[in-house]
Amino acid sequence: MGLGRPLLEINALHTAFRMQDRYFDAVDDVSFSLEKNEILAIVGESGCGKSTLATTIVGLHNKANTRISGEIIYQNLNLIDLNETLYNRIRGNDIGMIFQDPFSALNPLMTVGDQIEEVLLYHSKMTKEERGLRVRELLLQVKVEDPEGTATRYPHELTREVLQRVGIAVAIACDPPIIIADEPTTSLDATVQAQILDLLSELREATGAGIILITHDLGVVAEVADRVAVMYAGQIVETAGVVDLFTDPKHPYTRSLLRSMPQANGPFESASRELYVIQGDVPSLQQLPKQGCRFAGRIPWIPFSAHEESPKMHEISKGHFVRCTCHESFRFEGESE
Ligand SMILES: Nc1ncnc2c1ncn2[C@@H]1O[C@H](COP(=O)(O)OP(=O)(O)OP(=O)(O)O)[C@@H](O)[C@H]1O
Repeated sequence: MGLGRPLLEINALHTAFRMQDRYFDAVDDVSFSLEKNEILAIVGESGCGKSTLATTIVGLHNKANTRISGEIIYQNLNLIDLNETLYNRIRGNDIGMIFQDPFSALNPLMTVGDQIEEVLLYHSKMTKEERGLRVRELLLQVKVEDPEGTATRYPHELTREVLQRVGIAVAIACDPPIIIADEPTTSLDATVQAQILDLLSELREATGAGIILITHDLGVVAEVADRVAVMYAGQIVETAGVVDLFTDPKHPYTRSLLRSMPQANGPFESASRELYVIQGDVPSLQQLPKQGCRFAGRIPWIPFSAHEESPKMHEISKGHFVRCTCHESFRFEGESE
């Protein structure tokens, strides 16, 4: 890595899916960087492009029907230029991915111990004995009870909680400097959610990895993130440090998401009030407006003149960026100026 360069740098990334011979951008001009030892949360409603962004970074798209452009710079390489063989070396070794549904991410026909060992077999020169020891060490690290017994089990014999811990062990087997966790706690109950988030924080402490945490849940963000990128309709609309984002949110979308948070008195808010409902839906890829602020249709009481024609990211304070100028005059319906 070049001196002073972030761990991962994403510049003007576009991921477009082909539908009936036309390409539609699910990730549209996304730029951000990830530093060592930080947890960057990417937050947004379902359909905003978060998973597409994650799977683009780990190179999981089929080039036959997906068009990717821009830069994903890791160790002076643009990952989007890599062929499958080279990407396979990076995936698992340099970038570990934790999926939302551990059951479908694991092979039902292999014991979980063998699945963790498979990653080591592919990426390391460890002997069989060393791999066995490492599997045990990893299962201990992710706090699975009875690591030896668990290693011999098949996925269907384990609970979701244990499976997600195994999924994390697979992702961190080779000590990757980058971990991408896509909704890692969504399918788990609240107590386990908190434990898995603690585990991610501990991993970051122990390894100094940079973690991209994808979630629709601002409670999760408040719990563990250092920095946040808010994504809407394929674009990042606001990035800020976590305290800044919760105490001084700017973009109307961020403010609306915060207002619709189930527990309004989370760590950064004191007053509770009625939950807010954001009008309408995230537009489908075919319905994305070609020009103007993509959130305009969901805040129709704000005049079009308040939006930029081609919204750009503006740095409004150090490290706090907002897309479009509409935040300057935005207020909720019925809210006094
Ligand atoms: N393979 C695909 N082909 C066509 N469109 C797709 C494909 N995958 C995703 N999309 C579309 O891309 C947009 C972004 O989807 P994506 O799954 O990345 O969003 P998300 O924010 O991760 O939502 P969720 O949390 O529901 O997964 C959506 O409009 C979705 O319908």
